[in-house]
Amino acid sequence: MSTTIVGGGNMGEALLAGLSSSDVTVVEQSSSRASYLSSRYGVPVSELEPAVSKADTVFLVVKPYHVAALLDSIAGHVRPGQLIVSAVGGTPTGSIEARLPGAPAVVRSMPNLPVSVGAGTIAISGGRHATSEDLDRVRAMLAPLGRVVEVAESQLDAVTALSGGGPAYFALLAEAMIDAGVLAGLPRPLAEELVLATAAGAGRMLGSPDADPAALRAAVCSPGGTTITAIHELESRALRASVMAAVVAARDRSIEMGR
Ligand SMILES: NC(=O)C1=CN([C@@H]2O[C@H](COP(=O)(O)OP(=O)(O)OC[C@H]3O[C@@H](n4cnc5c(N)ncnc54)[C@H](O)[C@@H]3O)[C@@H](O)[C@H]2O)C=CC1
Ligand SMILES: O=C(O)[C@@H]1CCC=N1
Repeated sequence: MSTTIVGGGNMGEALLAGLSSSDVTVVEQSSSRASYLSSRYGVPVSELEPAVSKADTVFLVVKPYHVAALLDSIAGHVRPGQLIVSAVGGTPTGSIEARLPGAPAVVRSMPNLPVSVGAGTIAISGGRHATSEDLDRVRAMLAPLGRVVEVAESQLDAVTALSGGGPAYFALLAEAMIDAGVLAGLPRPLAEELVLATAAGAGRMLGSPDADPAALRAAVCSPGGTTITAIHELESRALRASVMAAVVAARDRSIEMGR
């Protein structure tokens, strides 16, 4: 089964890293970026039209404002039996189907960057012409990249806000904690080492099948101790309400981008 990834930016590269053992071709309009991907992953980089014509599966991994022009360019080169898998944020399957001929099998997906290390979270949803066999095919292809969850398309804007963007929120927290360590008097390299190891450790615990974030937090908070003092400070600055407002704003932005 041959796969073509159109768009080799942050997410295209992450998918490529995860899929690199398969038969993958990349299409990337920036020549410097294309050379980097080809030498780093040993994959062929091709022109758009032939790469789309020959592929069994075409991944669309461009920015939302580039997708209409891209679909117009490939409309004459797609064929029945091909699967179109979009990772384009905020772009409904209906607007992809409308720009392609026939009854294209379109699957909308929302991956996140940890797909590059096999620890991604990928939500998928089939368009009007995607069969359950098509969804099974996508699920099997993406399984090595992390957890694959099928959702209703109406849920994908919220999924985008939550797990699509989620790695950035954890990274922001890690950055803030590193600065906090410096503010508390630690040298920056030591603060970085401690925070990154703590993030990896907490991530591993939270990744176990019976993980319970509330129980983990409670287990760290000694009565009258240091951690509950820190959590009181965070809660008095409305950490939870801020996170909720941020995710809802991101969901609304995804909906707005799809209009
Ligand atoms: N970065 C992330 O964590 C995630 C991104 N996404 C989605 O993935 C898509 C891409 O995002 P990024 O990779 O972050 O953006 P990016 O800007 O890093 O990459 C897009 C790439 O597509 C290339 N490109 C644009 N039009 C092209 C065309 N016609 N032919 C070939 N190459 C073309 C650009 O040169 C660029 O390298 C977006 O729609 C985004 O919503 C989805 C989930 C997570
Ligand atoms: O920020 C964005 O629009 C994309 C979608 C999810 C993660 N990155």
